[in-house]
Amino acid sequence: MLDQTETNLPSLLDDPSLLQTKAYVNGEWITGADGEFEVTNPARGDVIARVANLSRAQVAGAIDGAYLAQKAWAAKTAKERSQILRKWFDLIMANQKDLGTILTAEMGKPLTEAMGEIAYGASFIEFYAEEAKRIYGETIPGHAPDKRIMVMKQPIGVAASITPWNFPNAMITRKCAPALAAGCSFVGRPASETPLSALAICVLAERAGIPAGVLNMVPSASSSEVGKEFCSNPKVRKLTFTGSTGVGRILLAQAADQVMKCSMELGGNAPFIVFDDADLDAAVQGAIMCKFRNNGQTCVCANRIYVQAGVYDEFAAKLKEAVSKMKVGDGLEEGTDLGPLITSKAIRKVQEHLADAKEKGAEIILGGAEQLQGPGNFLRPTIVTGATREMQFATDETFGPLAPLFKFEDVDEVIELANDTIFGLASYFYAKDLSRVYKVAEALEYGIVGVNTGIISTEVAPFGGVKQSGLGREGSHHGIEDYLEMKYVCLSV
Ligand SMILES: NC(=O)c1ccc[n+]([C@@H]2O[C@H](COP(=O)([O-])OP(=O)(O)OC[C@H]3O[C@@H](n4cnc5c(N)ncnc54)[C@H](O)[C@@H]3O)[C@@H](O)[C@H]2O)c1
Ligand SMILES: O=C[C@H](O)CS(=O)(=O)O
Repeated sequence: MLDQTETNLPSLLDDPSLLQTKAYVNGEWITGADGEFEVTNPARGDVIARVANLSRAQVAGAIDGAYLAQKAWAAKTAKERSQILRKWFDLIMANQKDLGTILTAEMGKPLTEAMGEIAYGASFIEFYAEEAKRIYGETIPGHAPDKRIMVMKQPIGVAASITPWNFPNAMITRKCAPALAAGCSFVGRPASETPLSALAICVLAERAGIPAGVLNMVPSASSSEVGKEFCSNPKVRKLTFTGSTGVGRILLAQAADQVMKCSMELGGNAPFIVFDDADLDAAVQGAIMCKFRNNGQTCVCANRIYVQAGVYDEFAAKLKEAVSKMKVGDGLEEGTDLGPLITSKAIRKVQEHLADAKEKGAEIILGGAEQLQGPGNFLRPTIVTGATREMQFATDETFGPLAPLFKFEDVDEVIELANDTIFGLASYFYAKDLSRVYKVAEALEYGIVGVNTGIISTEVAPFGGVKQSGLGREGSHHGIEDYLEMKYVCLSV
């Protein structure tokens, strides 16, 4: 039974000053013109903070300040920007446990996962602190005897960011790190469910010496008003969004008026394929990591698990055995494997997908979608067999602890099934035959393919989707390009 006491978050922190509830704008901590909004702990349902609710006018003010601050920030040498970003990385890692505790309290993921996210998010700052010094231009042989051609790369200007609740630290640093490294300034609007993690890293950014106005965080209860300001304000030259494909479409349409450069990290529906020559034990562990990380609330979670007929029953039995040992509970409690879902709405979506599957013939071999007793948004992990393409989870992202097992006969059939979606973010398969590995990796229509692994997250690789899973890439040396403009200089000599 969960502890019924309320979450006393400041008492859990070594440095309670990291728990900020004001907005960070132009180097000042400000209150919201529209009052405050509540942040709740999804494991206990209690209010853990009341955060500044900024008005659209205040967001416009943050953009004005970012516009003014950007020029001086870009005028610093790459090494100066690099050193400040490195200091920020060091401060984040020195406060990893407190930042993880804040993240677990507002989002629910187990503390071990939250601390892992803090390290993952910080890795982007570490990586782009170095990339700042490697933004190279080029010279091109002239097209006439008196012509010399030079190509230079310059920061695009003010970058505006909107991010989701499921990775409240890393989805922001994956954007602001390359932006600041490139010499841009940044105005971020975190998800209203999880603003505390975003504000906490601003406390550390200030301590690291990031100048006023370069990094701004504008929490608000209303997301659409902030989005409209970001998309219509001519001082914003870059919009970077992570979230659902539906909201991505809205923002792309809104940004069209300004012909704004957009990065979109959107929804997914990842296939996880187990061939009959796979290492089944490795595939089971990979499926657990891929499906149940963050309790299934990641854009790259396995949404459909395809198992070749010859190993289907053995895989299902092994997976059921392993998942049955997973502990559901409060993320702040030792030994928790699966925390709460973010909201009751998220629970209902999982329940709808399960009910639809049962109605169409699926069989539950583990769990079920009844909510656990207690104040939190807790569901048991569930596995179903007999999944078919007619079921809702074959086309829609479940975003929860529901693992549907589909059976397939041959490689051509499973490639067609895997690619039959509007999404194209992550995909995974387990196989040993080298020819099969090459052909399947080439045939999958996804931005990311995990081969014999269920975890692909790293700052050194280009993360992003094709089709309606997004535009652009985050991470790797590619990730900084979206914050740069290329200028061609033609010199007559
Ligand atoms: N591709 C990726 O890297 C990635 C990473 C994490 C999550 N996601 C996707 O995000 C979704 C889950 O997150 P979510 O539920 O927060 O998504 P969401 O799209 O509902 O919300 C994302 C963010 O956009 C804001 N928002 C919502 N409507 C808006 C509007 N009209 N204008 C401006 N902002 C608006 C929200 O408040 C939130 O901050 C899933 O589809 C998941 O796949 C993708
Ligand atoms: O939910 C989406 C995240 O991008 C997942 S990952 O941690 O970056 O793989």
